[in-house]
Amino acid sequence: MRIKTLPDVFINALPVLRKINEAGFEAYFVGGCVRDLLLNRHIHDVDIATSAYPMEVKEIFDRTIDTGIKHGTVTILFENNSYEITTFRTESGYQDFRRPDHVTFVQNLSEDLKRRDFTINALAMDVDGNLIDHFDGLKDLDLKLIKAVGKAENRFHEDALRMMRAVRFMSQLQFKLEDQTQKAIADNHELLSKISVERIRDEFVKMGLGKGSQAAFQVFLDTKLSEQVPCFKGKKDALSIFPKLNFAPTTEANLWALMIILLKIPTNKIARFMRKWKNSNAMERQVAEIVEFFDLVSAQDPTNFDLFNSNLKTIASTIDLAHILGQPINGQALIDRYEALPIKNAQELAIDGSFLLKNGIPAGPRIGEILTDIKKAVTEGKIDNDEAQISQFLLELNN
Ligand SMILES: Nc1ccn([C@@H]2O[C@H](COP(=O)(O)OP(=O)(O)OP(=O)(O)O)[C@@H](O)[C@H]2O)c(=O)n1
Repeated sequence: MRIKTLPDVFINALPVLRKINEAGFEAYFVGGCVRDLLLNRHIHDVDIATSAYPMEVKEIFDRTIDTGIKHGTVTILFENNSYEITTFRTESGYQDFRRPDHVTFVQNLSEDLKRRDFTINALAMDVDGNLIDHFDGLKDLDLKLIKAVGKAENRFHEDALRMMRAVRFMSQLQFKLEDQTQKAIADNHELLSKISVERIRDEFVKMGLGKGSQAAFQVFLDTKLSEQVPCFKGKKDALSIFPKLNFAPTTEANLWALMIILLKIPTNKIARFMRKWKNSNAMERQVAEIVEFFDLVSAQDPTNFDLFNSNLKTIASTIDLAHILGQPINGQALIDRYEALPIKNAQELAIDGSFLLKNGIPAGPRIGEILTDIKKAVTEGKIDNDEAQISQFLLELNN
């Protein structure tokens, strides 16, 4: 099969392939970019595989970066773009289930494609748009199937992260998992414990946010991959709600908040949960805020002061979560009320701490308490946000 019209991201890279060809070597587009081209998905970058050794690639191009010479990868800079060019290779060893002990360069594209994870990721395309499909990747694209190249168990022994990649691709592409591949994941799920939490987390988030997240999450539970990730062990029942939900979360923070709500993690354990998953401090704070506001809104109608203490992003997340969990809240009313607040943060208050000091309040914790009372009175509409009314409020407070 030959692709006649290529998107710009490929066209821009064609001179790179030609240069390698002219130097007497083979060069192909490989992996995810060919898959995404055939699926009409957005392509962020193209990967190139070649029969040239890294040193030979460096001789062909003027500007190069030694990205991973040992593993065969050289980055080249060409007309304002950068490309990763990797020598055809096979890998062997994998004592640790994640990194090959040896990389062996091979002269043959077919050998290179053989060590790739899934048939749909083992496609290549030459400079003329001809597709190279040694493992029926095109058929599986048609069947919407994630299927390991060769014996699935071997692929997962080489890199256990591929088991998470399988459910991630299921979700992102809305594909099914081929039976033998699923069985191999179920049989080998324990190998996932060899993989760093950060790498598992990145795949988990992509799975949770993909269009087919519900079906993928079900397989994530059924194969027991979920037993090998932080804080999910023994929690299949609580997590089984996710595949039954009618909607999926729309942001990473909402995904984590949803997990915390489903797992009924108490407020004082949220930080621990987020850290076990190696999330950033910023993500941890954002998620804690969302869960706290969601709990509040689930229990009662928030006051204007509650809305003031929150922010639009958190309110939007709470509305998303309520929608996902089928909780009836009037989201638009909450947003309207937030938009109508006379002040949205402390800086917008007509006075500050120094005003209170000038008005005879001694320095100390009382300043903060009075400021809170003033913000409450302003946001709840008891007084206007101006100095005169705040001064009057202060007088009444002190009597
Ligand atoms: N554990 C892995 C990771 C990658 N690959 C191969 O390397 C290619 C590029 O990998 P990567 O950039 O991580 O993923 P993509 O498949 O390109 O998908 P995405 O860009 O959506 O992450 C894959 O298509 C696949 O052929 C693999 O066999 N095993």
